[in-house]
Amino acid sequence: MTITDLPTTSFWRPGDDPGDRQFAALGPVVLERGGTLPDVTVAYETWGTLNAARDNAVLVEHALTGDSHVEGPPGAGHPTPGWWDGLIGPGRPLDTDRFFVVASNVLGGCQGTTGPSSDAPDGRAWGGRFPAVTIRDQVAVEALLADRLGIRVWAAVLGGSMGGMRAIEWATSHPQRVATCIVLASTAYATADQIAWCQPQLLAIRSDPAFHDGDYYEHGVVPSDGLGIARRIAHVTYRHEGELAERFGREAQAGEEPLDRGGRFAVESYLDHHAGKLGRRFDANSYVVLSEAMNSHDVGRGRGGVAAALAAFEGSLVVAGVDTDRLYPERLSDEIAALRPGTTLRHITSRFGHDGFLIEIEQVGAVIRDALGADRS
Ligand SMILES: CC(=O)SCCNC(=O)CCNC(=O)[C@H](O)C(C)(C)COP(=O)(O)OP(=O)(O)OC[C@H]1O[C@@H](n2cnc3c(N)ncnc32)[C@H](O)[C@@H]1OP(=O)(O)O
Ligand SMILES: N[C@@H](CCO)C(=O)O
Repeated sequence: MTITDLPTTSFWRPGDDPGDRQFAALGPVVLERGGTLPDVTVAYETWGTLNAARDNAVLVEHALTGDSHVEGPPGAGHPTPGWWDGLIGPGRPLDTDRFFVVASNVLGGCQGTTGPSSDAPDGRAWGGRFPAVTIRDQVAVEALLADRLGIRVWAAVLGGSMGGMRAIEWATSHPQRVATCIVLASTAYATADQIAWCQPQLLAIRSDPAFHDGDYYEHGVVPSDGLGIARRIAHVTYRHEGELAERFGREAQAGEEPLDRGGRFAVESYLDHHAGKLGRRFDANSYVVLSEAMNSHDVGRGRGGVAAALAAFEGSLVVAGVDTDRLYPERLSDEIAALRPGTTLRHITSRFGHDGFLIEIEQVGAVIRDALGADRS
């Protein structure tokens, strides 16, 4: 196995250029699994204008390694371009002539919101002491942010993958506060398969000698080998077998030694590339905390099951799976639709698998446009 030589991770830290981020200090948050985070800060970005009635706000929820930068170029404070570039703006599916769009970095993340790399009250980074958080905790924090912004009801809450988990949790735990909920390439609960794929990823991170039980910040070396292995495993699950066969086949990586002299398969080089990219922009502790939050996800847990949990939601629910998604197969979207009468079921066609929800912008845009309907103002 080739482990690339990864440079030090450069996730966002207070004092760095905030870019387009704003910050809300939301105070203490009591967590579902016990304990309290004494001082939660949320980083968020907005597009458009909140109207006088405060009823035109849309919340966009990012996936595992996303952040608040949904739309816009890379640059000050942002290591990547917007992860859904093309969806927000005048005349676009999230039309800023109509909507006030909000996106926040999730609780436990590493792009400005309180997470393991944030300082604990003793002035040291939380590191391995950061408490377990659940998708429900993350949504509870987003509800505090909505309160702070004066948004009582979201015109829409939408997201894909882990973002879809938070979107459907919003409809479940705050049914009166969501008019339209759009859940893309996601699920009402983490499946055995998703939890299973997660396990070797977290073992890889925790087995990295640089991990130090999560207290690595002060050592000056981050567990990027472990994080890189986790990303390689995950990335394969995000793509489709047919796509990989078509793109890479059994080819050797161009410009390298032949395979029989130590060269890499092109597909290995591709995975190494994605491992290196994530290692440069993401915190391994956040990867662990957020993965475990995803494993906690089950909107029906303690609420009498999924159907009972969703029964109080009277808004519009739209679910869309990607036809080639092997990690969040379409049957999970079908299941939500079967359990919640009145759900609109859409399909996204893609050769890319799960990542289709990030790549098939036109189809995602059409789902959003249809869900949000025409401007009736
Ligand atoms: C929802 C969120 O918030 S997640 C935040 C954004 N998501 C991510 O960053 C996740 C990681 N990335 C991805 O999952 C995908 O790249 C996506 C979904 C963003 C885009 O997918 P695609 O457009 O199909 O890109 P693809 O997976 O082919 O990757 C392209 C990269 O691989 C590189 N690449 C392609 N083939 C090879 C190869 N043989 N060897 C090395 N690198 C390769 C390309 O040069 C390109 O590099 P760059 O991204 O640094 O420019
Ligand atoms: N590529 C996505 C996949 C998870 O849905 C991410 O990194 O967040």
